[in-house]
Amino acid sequence: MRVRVKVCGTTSVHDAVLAAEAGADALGFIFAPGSKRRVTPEVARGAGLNVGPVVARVGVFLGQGLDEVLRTAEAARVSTVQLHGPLSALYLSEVARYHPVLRVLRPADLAEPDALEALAQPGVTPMLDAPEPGGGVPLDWAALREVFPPGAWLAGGLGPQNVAQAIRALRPAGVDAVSRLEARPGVKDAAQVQAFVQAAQGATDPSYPQ
Ligand SMILES: O=C(O)c1ccccc1NCC(=O)[C@H](O)[C@H](O)COP(=O)(O)O
Repeated sequence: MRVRVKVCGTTSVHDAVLAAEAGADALGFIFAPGSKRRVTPEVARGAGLNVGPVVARVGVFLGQGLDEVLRTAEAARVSTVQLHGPLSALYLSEVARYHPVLRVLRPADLAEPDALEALAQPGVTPMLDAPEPGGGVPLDWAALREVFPPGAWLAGGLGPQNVAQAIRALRPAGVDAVSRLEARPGVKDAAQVQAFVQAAQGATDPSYPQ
């Protein structure tokens, strides 16, 4: 199956439509406090309504309570929830009762047996990301080669110039990016978004020049 492509930090209908038209499989809407890309549930809902029934809308949360996550996800009409930061297995299983979950892990978390154990439940997909999400910092893909969980997604400093190399190195089920796709924080650069999606999808196409 070809790699899925998520374009994160969507803050407007305009940027949602441009990412969807570029071929993105998923759009990220960030609700995490302190993010320079944070949106309200209403903005996320309005943008999501303009991309049709196929593109996934991913609500991104960091350090927020279970009730806030579920209420925000409902109000924003997201199709998937992305969870950053420390959280209990019970919290994760509760969210997974209502939404598919992208559970973000840092490389260091892969050494924690209980972190991986919490993932072993239906509806939860791991995504490897840098310790500081949204920072544009790539991971050490070579160091991850032996421990990268099957079916996991990959984020962290990905862009048009390096995503094919990252895909070839780790064969993630999906890739995600924001910093290198922006003209400025919270505003996408259409050419970068298009180039990112094409480079990612081309990386798994046998006819794509390797
Ligand atoms: O992007 C943010 O501002 C952000 C803030 C707080 C929590 C998560 C955030 N982004 C989540 C994402 O999924 C990013 O796309 C991912 O961390 C990759 O970011 P980048 O390395 O800048 O491409």
